[in-house]
Amino acid sequence: MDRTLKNCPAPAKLNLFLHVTGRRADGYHLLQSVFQLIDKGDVLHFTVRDDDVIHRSTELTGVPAESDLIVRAARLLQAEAKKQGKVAGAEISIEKNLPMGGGLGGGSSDAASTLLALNHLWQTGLTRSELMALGLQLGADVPFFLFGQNAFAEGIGEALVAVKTPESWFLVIEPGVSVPTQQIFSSTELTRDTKPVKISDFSGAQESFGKNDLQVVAANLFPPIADAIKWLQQYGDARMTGSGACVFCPFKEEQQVDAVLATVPLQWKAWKAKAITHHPLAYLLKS
Ligand SMILES: C[C@@](CO)(OP(=O)(O)O)[C@H](O)COP(=O)(O)OP(=O)(O)OC[C@H]1O[C@@H](n2ccc(N)nc2=O)[C@H](O)[C@@H]1O
Ligand SMILES: Nc1ncnc2c1ncn2[C@@H]1O[C@H](COP(=O)(O)OP(=O)(O)O)[C@@H](O)[C@H]1O
Repeated sequence: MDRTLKNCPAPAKLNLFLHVTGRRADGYHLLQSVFQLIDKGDVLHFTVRDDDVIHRSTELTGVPAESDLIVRAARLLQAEAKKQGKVAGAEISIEKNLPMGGGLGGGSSDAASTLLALNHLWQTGLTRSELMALGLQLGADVPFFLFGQNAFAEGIGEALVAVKTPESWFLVIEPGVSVPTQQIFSSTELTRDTKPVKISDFSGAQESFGKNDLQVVAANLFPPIADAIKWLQQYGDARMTGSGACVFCPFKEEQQVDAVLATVPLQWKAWKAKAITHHPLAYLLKS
């Protein structure tokens, strides 16, 4: 039985497009989006404890341990372990690389990797769909990271179908602001009536598809986002991911990204990432 899992990746996602098609009675929005995994993310380390303490050994500025999605994910799974009569505790450390409130799904991905890693270490044996149901209690983005591959998402983001996406490289700009997702969804400026599309519309598109309905709202509220989009649009179809703040542009070749990366104004942090097809921890659920 493994007692440690070191260097667990928690990859980021990009929303290749994001349409808001309606609103549920509880205020959550109905979306259509394609979620793309990329080879950049946070890294988590887990060690099983002999007691039932869940301890986060890394400080995360602005995120107290009890509200950290990692700790909350561990507690949800711990409750399942307890039902099985198990003593489940863990020491967890984090290398936080993704910006918070960046639209890259960092916190959600951390939570998903925690569920995958601890389900393995504690031998709780939950299936993928059971973990996805637990994850949805933490956030609308979490089920996607447990799904394990690029997906066309509907509902509030939890109804997922695997989809093939182009083999792209991305240039990502961090505009230096943190966007509260709830503020964007609750804006009176947000349009909520984009006409629903079919998966085949996306799969059949030769060029960039759709738009991000949250972009206009976020860019108006946070001018650095508008500036980054405007700059990156010189090179292609630049758009915002999720509720922002990060902005990305796809390229076919790595050399093209490198050339543009070298010219990004110094005011922004920018990096390249490659599209990946599967979640790097997906193997933990195969056996
Ligand atoms: C916008 C997206 C697109 O992938 O990503 P991010 O920008 O957060 O990465 C997601 O829908 C965000 O998912 P997630 O960040 O997990 O959201 P949650 O914690 O569940 O919700 C935060 C707040 O956003 C609003 N919300 C979220 C999802 C949704 N489909 N409709 C909503 O209205 C709700 O007001 C909620 O209070
Ligand atoms: N492990 C975590 N990593 C990042 N943010 C977290 C984490 N746990 C809780 N949060 C909270 O979730 C918010 C959204 O973070 P994040 O998931 O990184 O952004 P986004 O939803 O825009 O992709 C943060 O501002 C922070 O308050």
